[in-house]
Amino acid sequence: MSLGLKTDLCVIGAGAAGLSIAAVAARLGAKVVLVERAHMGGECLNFGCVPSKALLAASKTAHTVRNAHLFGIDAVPAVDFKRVHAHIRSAIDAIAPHDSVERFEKLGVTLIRGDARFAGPREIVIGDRLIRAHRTVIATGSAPVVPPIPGLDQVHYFTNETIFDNDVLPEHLIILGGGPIGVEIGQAYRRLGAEVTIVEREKAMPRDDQELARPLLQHLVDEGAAIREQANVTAVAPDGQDIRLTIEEAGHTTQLRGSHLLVAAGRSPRTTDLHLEAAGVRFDKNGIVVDKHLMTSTPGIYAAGDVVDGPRFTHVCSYHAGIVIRNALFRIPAKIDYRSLPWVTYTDPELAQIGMTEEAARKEHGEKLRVARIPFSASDRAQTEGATAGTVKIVVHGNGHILGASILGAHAGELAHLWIVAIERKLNLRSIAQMMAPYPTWGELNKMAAAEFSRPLLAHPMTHLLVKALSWLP
Ligand SMILES: Cc1cc2nc3c(=O)[nH]c(=O)nc-3n(C[C@H](O)[C@H](O)[C@H](O)COP(=O)(O)OP(=O)(O)OC[C@H]3O[C@@H](n4cnc5c(N)ncnc54)[C@H](O)[C@@H]3O)c2cc1C
Ligand SMILES: NC(=O)c1ccc[n+]([C@@H]2O[C@H](COP(=O)([O-])OP(=O)(O)OC[C@H]3O[C@@H](n4cnc5c(N)ncnc54)[C@H](O)[C@@H]3O)[C@@H](O)[C@H]2O)c1
Repeated sequence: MSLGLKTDLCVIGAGAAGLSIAAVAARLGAKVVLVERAHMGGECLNFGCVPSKALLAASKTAHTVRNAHLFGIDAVPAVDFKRVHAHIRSAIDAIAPHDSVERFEKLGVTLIRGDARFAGPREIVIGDRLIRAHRTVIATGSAPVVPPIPGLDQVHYFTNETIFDNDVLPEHLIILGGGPIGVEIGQAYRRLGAEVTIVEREKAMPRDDQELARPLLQHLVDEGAAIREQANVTAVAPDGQDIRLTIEEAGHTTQLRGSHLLVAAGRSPRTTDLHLEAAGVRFDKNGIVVDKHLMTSTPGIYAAGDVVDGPRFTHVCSYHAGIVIRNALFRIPAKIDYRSLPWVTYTDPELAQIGMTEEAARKEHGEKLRVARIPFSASDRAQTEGATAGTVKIVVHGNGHILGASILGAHAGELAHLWIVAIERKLNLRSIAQMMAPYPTWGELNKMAAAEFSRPLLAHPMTHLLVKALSWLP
């Protein structure tokens, strides 16, 4: 083993979480070692957000062309899947320099390629190198779960780690799992011309507000995708060139044949190769156990990103990075607070959730809730663009605190921003209802939704009486 390299901070994993932490720490003047065994940029850049959003953009274009007749323009899309794949690659290549070895070395980070494992609470081993770190951050991410279904190992299947390398349009793509991966990729492949069946063991999009998730799923069905829920796959087998699934649904057994299979059945944290026991770091099947400061059971060792039990998103990785930096470098006891946690599923229409769903709010606050909804059809902008599908739904505590917003519709992810600030900064509904919103923008929907709460007061007989009384004044 080569002589120990001493460092202020050792970050294991160069994905969204690890890169954010390493970059900020290096800029702040800390001596940083970053260890990565595979791809710089991790999942988001290579097998996650970036390729999936590029794929969705291509599929939205095909859909727009297909529906151009609605705007008085006739056109027929001709999808060249190899070029769709090239577009995905070019999006990755355009962003890659930001996550590259060169950029991080320029920032002053010492990059080590290889598998990191703990040899003690402050010792990390990579091959024959030993790192002695004052502080360590575990940011090793998560891997796709492959369910133990008999026969699955006998067929070729994709996961998110391989599907974006595919440059052939499948005849029939079966997707195991109706979470955000299944639904985003399902809509994209359907719009690009594949037959698509999503097979979900329980209910699809379970974490989202079902009042809005259901119309989204119906939208996919209207576009020709099949979604089978409460469907238990009991066996998988090759069938000539195809793949055959045996499915049990409501006591019936059926067979489903497809040309390709994508497994999108959840994630498992990458904890196994790290020798966490050597450092005394506790973990379970959901991830590394951390406190509110993202500190593990061993002082000085933090964990961030997907490897931690909890929401798994790139923006959560950046948020974790801020918490770790403040705790590990500045000794400021910053704590995790997910009250305004947002997430967006980038289907068309998009589905955004900010803070609590109505169901979660009812569990916590009982019946002391007020809920307002505004349909996208109320927006003049939505009418001009022919994008009237969707709803903005706001959930407020009886005391006026905004608890959550659920948005289904065009640009839902952009509309979400206002509600994140509103929940975080405890803005009141009046400040949103009374803002001067430019006309005609999508953002007016937020103002309209906030104004919905004052409707009963405006329509109240006492208000009418007051207006009458005031009109008698000189
Ligand atoms: C298809 C798909 C679409 C997604 N879309 C979105 C989206 O639109 N928006 C969003 O917010 N999130 C999205 N996500 C989730 C997002 O990709 C993840 O939350 C995020 O990438 C996790 O980052 P991370 O840094 O925690 O882990 P990773 O990016 O997985 O990085 C961990 C790194 O650690 C390395 N590593 C692991 N073990 C070791 C070791 N022992 N030694 C050295 N290196 C090691 C790995 O090689 C990896 O590079 C999507 C995910 C998928 C799969
Ligand atoms: N737009 C986004 O932000 C975005 C997009 C994609 C993924 N992601 C992130 O990536 C993570 C992984 O996404 P995901 O969709 O794989 O996971 P998920 O855990 O959200 O959903 C997996 C789904 O698969 C189902 N499932 C599990 N085993 C099954 C089986 N044997 N047969 C049929 N269905 C089965 C589950 O019931 C669940 O509904 C998510 O946690 C999410 O945070 C985010």
